Amino acid sequence: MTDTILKMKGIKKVFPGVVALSGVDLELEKGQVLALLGENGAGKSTLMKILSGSYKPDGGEIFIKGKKVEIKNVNDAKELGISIIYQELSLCPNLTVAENIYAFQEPTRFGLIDDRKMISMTQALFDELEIDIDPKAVVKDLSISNQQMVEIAKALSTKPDIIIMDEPTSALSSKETEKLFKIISKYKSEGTAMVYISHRMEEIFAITDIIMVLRDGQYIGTVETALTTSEELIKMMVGREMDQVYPHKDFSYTKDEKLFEIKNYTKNKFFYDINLYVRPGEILGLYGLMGSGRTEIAKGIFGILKKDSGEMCLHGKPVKVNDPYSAIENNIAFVTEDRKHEGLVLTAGVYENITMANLSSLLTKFRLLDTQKEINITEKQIDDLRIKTPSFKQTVNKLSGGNQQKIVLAKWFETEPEVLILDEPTRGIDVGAKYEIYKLMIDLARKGVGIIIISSDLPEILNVSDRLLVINKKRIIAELDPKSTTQEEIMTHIIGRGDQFGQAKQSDKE
Ligand SMILES: Nc1ncnc2c1ncn2[C@@H]1O[C@H](COP(=O)(O)OP(=O)(O)OP(=O)(O)O)[C@@H](O)[C@H]1O
Repeated sequence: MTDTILKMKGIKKVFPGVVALSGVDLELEKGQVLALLGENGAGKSTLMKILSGSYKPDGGEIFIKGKKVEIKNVNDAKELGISIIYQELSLCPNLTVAENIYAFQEPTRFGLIDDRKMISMTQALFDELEIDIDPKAVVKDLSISNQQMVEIAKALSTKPDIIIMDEPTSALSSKETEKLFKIISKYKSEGTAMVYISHRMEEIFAITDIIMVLRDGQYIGTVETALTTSEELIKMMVGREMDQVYPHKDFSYTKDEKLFEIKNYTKNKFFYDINLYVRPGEILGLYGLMGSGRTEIAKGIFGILKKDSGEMCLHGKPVKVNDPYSAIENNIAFVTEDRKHEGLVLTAGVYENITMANLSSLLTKFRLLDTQKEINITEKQIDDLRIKTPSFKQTVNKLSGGNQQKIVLAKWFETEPEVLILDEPTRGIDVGAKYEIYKLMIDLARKGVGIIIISSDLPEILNVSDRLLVINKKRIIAELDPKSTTQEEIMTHIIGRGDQFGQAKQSDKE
């Protein structure tokens, strides 16, 4: 007897202009964790949306425990023991945590929702999962990472046989990620099967048993996690040898002067006494855990958060940036972490999104829009960033998550800023495209742009930055040389001895 719990055979899905899946097979055993890997737009989410009843396939068969099933909607999937944790949060913000978890399975008493029972059930579930969140809290008052933990708990509350996780850690801190991994091993040992989608290789190596690779909607192969390497997986994903994950920056910053500087920047409760500078052509890394204040510092620089005190200088001259308009006027660009809400017009086309921040450069001398130029720019960016779209006109909401992110980056790269702040620029982006993004950063640096990159991906920040500042508890706690420091040293600053460090002054000379 086999322990196969799920078999998907020959699954097809076609969207206008795109074959998202062309006959894909997937097999999963009880207690097995399968990683679904592939470049942006490979078809991972579509395959899982079919399994969880959000999309109807155009062909193929699904078997659960050997029995052929038809999954017509989300409820069918639930009844078959399939639960999905979405990439985007799907909670009702105005309801409590307990109401969200048991929204469709509330315990009733005389036909009324039994609040007390719901709360005690939620508390019992949280105790089991070691989650420390108040079941009575209203969801909109929780941090994004706590909302994500509620989302995870909700998916587990039905005691499913199969759990699908689509980029579950993208909004989690490393502490919460660890908690999630503990939850995964607990459920795995109880026989629950899981499909795990992530672009983070280290996570895939840490928690999965087998890895299945998709490319352009096609099944490429399945390998055992313990027997493969990231090189082999990258080759399967991109269809070519990729000898490097990080391109080499073959020059150091162009001039030893300060292009941009903030002195004693403070915004009460958000960040304190921040001193930092960036040179022309320099890539400055800001590393900190979620909640450390790293994003708030970026928002402070860009004028989204108004500082209480402090000074900003460009080319050594004081400038006033009190809002994003004045930041843009001073050639400062900021690619936010929350790209979907702050960076895109989802119902507009790819070309409109890419050129929207730079329309004035597209005007002819008669003040008309130069459409050909607009198309050329868009096609170049589609090529450079390998954006997977059926055409430059496609509305952005029809593209995969990773491809939407590439469009926001393309939009800001086009504005030719002097100072570019990138907050988690490669989150949710596949290895091939990451490489292209690092290369574009280096190209901009070569032109003299000062780049500030915020990332919670330690290998990334160590490999791409010229200089590294560590943020903890809303302050800069250390300045390190990425070439000589280690991941362990950085974490020791944050976890081990962070408190005793206080604010380490940036040395003017390295
Ligand atoms: N609702 C839709 N309408 C039209 N096209 C779609 C729709 N959903 C997905 N697609 C297209 O189908 C293809 C597969 O997308 P999918 O979201 O499954 O990719 P993915 O592998 O999950 O990518 P990512 O890693 O970027 O999330 C992409 O080309 C995408 O643009």
